[in-house]
Amino acid sequence: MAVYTQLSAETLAELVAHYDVGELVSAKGIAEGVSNSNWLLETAWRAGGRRFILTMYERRIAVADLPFFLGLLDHLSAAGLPVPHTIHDSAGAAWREVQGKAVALIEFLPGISVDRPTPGQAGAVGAVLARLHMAARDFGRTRANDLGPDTSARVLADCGGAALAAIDPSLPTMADEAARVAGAWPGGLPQSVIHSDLFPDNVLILGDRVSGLIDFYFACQDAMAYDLAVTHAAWSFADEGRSYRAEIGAAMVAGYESVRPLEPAERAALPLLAEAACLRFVSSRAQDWIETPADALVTRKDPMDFVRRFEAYRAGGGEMFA
Ligand SMILES: Nc1ncnc2c1ncn2[C@@H]1O[C@H](COP(=O)(O)OP(=O)(O)O)[C@@H](O)[C@H]1O
Ligand SMILES: N[C@@H](CCOP(=O)(O)O)C(=O)O
Repeated sequence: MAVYTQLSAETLAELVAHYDVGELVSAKGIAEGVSNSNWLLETAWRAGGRRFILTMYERRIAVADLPFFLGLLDHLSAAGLPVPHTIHDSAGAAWREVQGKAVALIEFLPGISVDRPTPGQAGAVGAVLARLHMAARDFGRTRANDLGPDTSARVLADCGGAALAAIDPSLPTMADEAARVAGAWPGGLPQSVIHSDLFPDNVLILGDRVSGLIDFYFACQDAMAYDLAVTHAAWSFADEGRSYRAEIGAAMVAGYESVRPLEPAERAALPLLAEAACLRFVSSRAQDWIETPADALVTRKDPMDFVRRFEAYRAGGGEMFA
């Protein structure tokens, strides 16, 4: 679960009073997610109610990056993407401080996160990802990717072979693979601001329609094809990375290209970018696994899910994107 900080009803009501959204009626901690604390808030508004998401930034997010993250939500929402816009307080601020931590109120979007996507849903996700890339090109702010291939290699090396082997005996070899992939990283691919973590739990869907894209807190400037590779790796496998769902991968790439056709260099790079994408999640999951106490109130994610995906891309190469 992900509510790391307890906020009393009084604290929440006092916070909400700084926004022109009506009085707080209810607040529920949201179990999903691992990085931040999230609450679903309901306020009294005219004859009905309104729902919002309150996020408290807890881990891996620098407050100095909030203008980028929250500004990006507003930019994409204004461009017509299904992205929650931020609610500013009565003084115009996009975030406030509560108990020494930054919090923001954002629009609640409907929809559910799917566990086993259909090709129609994968195609819709590919298309909306391409729209995101196009719309983000004139965002006007930038943020470097601090979780790129060099970081994956460094994080795995820092974990150390013994700690990695304690998770799984095959995990230490990933440090060498990450160094190889970092060394082969292709320069010059077209860039935009990318989401870089568009997993099924960060997409809200109604039928075959994407109703929400959330959790932009890893967004950064990087190759658009890398973002497609991340999304491909996150969506196109079942059984904890053991089986590749070719129809999902194909529908996603086709959906993406229905909006933004890939350049030949991007298409050629996809297998390596997908390996890099897998190693990015192997490294952060391994680091979390080692650093998170076993009794913490958060479910650790298994790095091996992405080792298996990595091996599939390594063995399959371009065929995975045929
Ligand atoms: N704008 C939103 N509309 C609806 N639900 C949301 C919204 N933002 C977050 N959520 C819910 O909160 C959960 C956790 O949010 P997320 O941003 O993914 O947290 P974390 O950064 O901790 O992973 C999501 O899985 C979703 O259920
Ligand atoms: N998608 C990442 C975890 C990032 O956490 P999030 O809850 O902020 O999406 C993974 O699966 O390892």
